[in-house]
Amino acid sequence: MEKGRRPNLSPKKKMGKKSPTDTADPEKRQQTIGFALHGKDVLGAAKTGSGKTLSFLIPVLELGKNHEFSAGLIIGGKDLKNESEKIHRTNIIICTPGRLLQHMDETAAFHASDLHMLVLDEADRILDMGFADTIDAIVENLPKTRQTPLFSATQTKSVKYLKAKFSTPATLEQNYVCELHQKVNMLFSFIRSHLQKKVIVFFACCKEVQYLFRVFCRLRPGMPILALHGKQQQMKRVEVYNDFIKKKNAVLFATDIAARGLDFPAVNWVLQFVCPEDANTYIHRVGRTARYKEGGEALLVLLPSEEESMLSQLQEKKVPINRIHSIMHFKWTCYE
Ligand SMILES: Nc1ncnc2c1ncn2[C@@H]1O[C@H](COP(=O)(O)OP(=O)(O)OP(=O)(O)O)[C@@H](O)[C@H]1O
Repeated sequence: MEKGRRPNLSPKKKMGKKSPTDTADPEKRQQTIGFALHGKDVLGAAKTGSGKTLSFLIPVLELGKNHEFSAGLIIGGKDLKNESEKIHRTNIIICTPGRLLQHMDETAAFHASDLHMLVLDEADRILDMGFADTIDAIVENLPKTRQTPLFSATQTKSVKYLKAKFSTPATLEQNYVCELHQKVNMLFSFIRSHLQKKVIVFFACCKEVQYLFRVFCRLRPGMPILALHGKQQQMKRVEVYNDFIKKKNAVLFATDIAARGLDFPAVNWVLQFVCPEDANTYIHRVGRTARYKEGGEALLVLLPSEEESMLSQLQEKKVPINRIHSIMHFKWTCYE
């Protein structure tokens, strides 16, 4: 955490100089909130589901309460034109990196001179996307009095000081299986044997989600199936999200749009039907379960050709994962 007076934030060059705050620790979280309330820039990083949202929400609410500021949520899937008309008048912006960058590129009116607070959730994505220099340039042009809390669940070069023993919650049981054939059959039998559970299944792309959603609805596995992907409008996504959290038992087929930042309470299982892009994506996907001290289980399905590379990446990130040699280990009922 930078203790100086509102330093210019430069994700690539400056943030790593001092140890960022591990917001998983309640004491540290209190400290984070305290620093943010005093107008300091904060870089917070903690495991998925540990409660980072509160760390930036309290300072935002305090700032909004004491000054009649306007606040805006800038996220993908919403009407870009409508956002563009309002963004230059917004004093507090809470955003995801992708959408912020889109406004920087496409919204001529985005001058940010009235900006008092910029909250960037999932900050590590900025660096992943290779936009550190762009963000540097923008931050340098923001009003000097602005404040910028950044929060992330994965450790990048800029948050390498975090000394977590593992990068996933201790209450999460993680396994993987290598399966080349019969993947769809395996998924069907998995669902059939977890009818009393809440499950999220991650797929590679929108088309795969749409296709398998239609197939599985026809197969009628015996529990509600929902689908969440980037081809849906924001309103539809919110509807699916609310529907899923209301249901006691259900399976949600999703793309990585559901992998980060979304808080789905009481999810028992995360099944990755396809190998994630990298270890960070893996960590965010499994982070949809075992949230805030609850338990959860994760199963990753790999192709034999993916095993070596994925495992070494997970090992590097200190993800404790075991191989299951046979899916029968889970005593699933096979419906073939
Ligand atoms: N002090 C607390 N006591 C009980 N529950 C809490 C507390 N703080 C946060 N939670 C709950 O924990 C869950 C996870 O919190 P939150 O969504 O802020 O996590 P996060 O760290 O932002 O996760 P992610 O990295 O996945 O975005 C939420 O349901 C939240 O209500």
